[in-house]
Amino acid sequence: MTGFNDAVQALVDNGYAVWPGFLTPQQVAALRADIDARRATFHAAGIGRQQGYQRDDSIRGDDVLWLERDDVLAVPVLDQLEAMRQAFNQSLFLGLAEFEAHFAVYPAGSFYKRHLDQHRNADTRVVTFVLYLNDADWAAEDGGQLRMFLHDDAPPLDVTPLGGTLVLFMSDRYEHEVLPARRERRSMTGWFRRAQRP
Ligand SMILES: O=C(O)CCC(=O)C(=O)O
Ligand SMILES: [Fe+2]
Repeated sequence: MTGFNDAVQALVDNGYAVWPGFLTPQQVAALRADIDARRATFHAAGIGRQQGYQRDDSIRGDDVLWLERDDVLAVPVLDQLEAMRQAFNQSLFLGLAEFEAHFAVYPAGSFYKRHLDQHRNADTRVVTFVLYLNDADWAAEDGGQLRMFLHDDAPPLDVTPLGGTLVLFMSDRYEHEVLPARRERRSMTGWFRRAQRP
């Protein structure tokens, strides 16, 4: 995977794309430092929406911080993602109006059970992106792989959360899970969305 065109083509052909080296090691280090500096402001991620929203460690154990436009360190990355949103719209006519993103930290021992990213009755999430912010020496024994259930009759695809790797997939298409991490696991996750229907 070498650039936007390959990522867009992979999304068209397969509904997902894995792009190692999307971020430089310097960008990864800067974002990780930003996470560490703001770690105290993260809160436990929940499941469900609005009244149904609840914390459940048996389903997901990560802590998240939603990003704002003025999160300065994240801006170059958000700009790259914004360019990608425009490329997807031109090639796929997806009508992506905006995106939202949060940092996530999975403490050692935590995981996120198999799920689909679209909330029932709220199908504005179209494309999911996950950007890993771990060290480049993350090993198989460290766990924390993103397991994607691509086809019923094939083994799932496990993606190692190596720093700088970007994963994209159609939010309504692939169930996935985060396997238990044995080290603290950091990432930025987000969704390109279509406009809310009135
Ligand atoms: O961090 C990952 O690999 C995936 C996270 C995820 O599935 C989510 O936040 O919905
Ligand atoms: Fe997910």
